[in-house]
Amino acid sequence: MWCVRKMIIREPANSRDFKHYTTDRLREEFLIQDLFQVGKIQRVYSHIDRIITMGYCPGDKPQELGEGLDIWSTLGTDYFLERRELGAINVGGKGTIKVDGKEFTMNHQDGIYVGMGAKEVVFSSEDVKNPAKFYTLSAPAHKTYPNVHIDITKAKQVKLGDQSNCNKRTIFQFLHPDVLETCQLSMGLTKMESGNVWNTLPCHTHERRMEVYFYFDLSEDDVVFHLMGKPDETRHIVMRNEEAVISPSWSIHSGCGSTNYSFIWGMVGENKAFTDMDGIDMKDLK
Ligand SMILES: O=C[C@H](O)[C@@H](O)CC(=O)C(=O)O
Ligand SMILES: [Zn+2]
Repeated sequence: MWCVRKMIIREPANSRDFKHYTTDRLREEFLIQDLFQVGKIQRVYSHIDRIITMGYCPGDKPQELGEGLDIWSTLGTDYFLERRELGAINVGGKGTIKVDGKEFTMNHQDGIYVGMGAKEVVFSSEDVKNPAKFYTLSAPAHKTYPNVHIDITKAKQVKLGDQSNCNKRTIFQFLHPDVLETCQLSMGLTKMESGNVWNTLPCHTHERRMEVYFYFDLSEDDVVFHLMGKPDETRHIVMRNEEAVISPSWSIHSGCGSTNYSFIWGMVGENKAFTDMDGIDMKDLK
C-alpha cells in the first residue's frame, strides 16, 4: 500500500495471485479503514476502474472535495470533478453539501449525485458533536448529468430474502437508471432486518463491473465476515463498523454478520444494469 499526496493507491489483484494471500495481505489490498475521523479526509484510489472511495467527516470547519490534494499530479486535471462524477450518502448526523454555491441539506441517509464539471463541492456538519459522515464514491465520467438530491424515500426499493434464510433485507437503489442518470456509477444502501445476517446470498459476480461495499450500523463488538474470491476459492475479511472493501470483477462479495447491519454498495464498469449478475449456484461454492 502506498500513499501519493494524501491519497492511498490500490493496485488491481488477479485471482491467481489472490489464492496465496495471507490475512494481512488481503486486508492491505482490499480493506479500507479510517473513513470517518472528525476533521480528516480519507481517500483510496483503486486502479480497478479508477474508483475513488472517500470519507468526509467535517468538524467545525467545512471540507472541500479536493482539499489537501495536488489535483494535477493525482488526477491530471485542474479540479476534482473535471473528468469525474460523484455519489455520496450521509451515514452520520445532519449536514450540508454545497455544489458550486447551491446548498443541499443532507439528513441522515440522504444521498446526492454530483455530475461531471462541478468545480466546488463543500461538505459541512450541522453539529460537531454529531458530525455528518459522507461516504463518497467517484468514478471517471465523460458527460454531465444534473446534480440530484435523493432522500431514502426517493430511492427504488427492492425487497429480498426471508427470515428462514436469515437474509431478509431491503435494497435502496439511489444511483440507479430508474431514479437518476449517471455515466457509470451505481450506488445504494441495503438494510438487513433484525435477526437477519446474510447479505448477497446466493452470491454472484459481475465480470462487467467492480464493486465496493461499506458496512455500517454495527456496534463496536460486532463484525461482518465479508466473503470474497472466486466462487470455488473463497476467503474472508473480518470487517468492523464503517469499513469498506474492494471487490474485483472476478470476486464474489457476500457477508455474514454477528448481528444485522446495513451496507452501501457502489459499482462502476461496463454497464449500469443492476440485474446483470452471474449468479453462483450454492453447490459451486468452496
Ligand atoms: O450487484 C449488486 C450488489 O452486490 C448488491 O446490491 C447486492 C445487495 O445489496 C444484496 O444482495 O443485499
Ligand atoms: Zn454485486
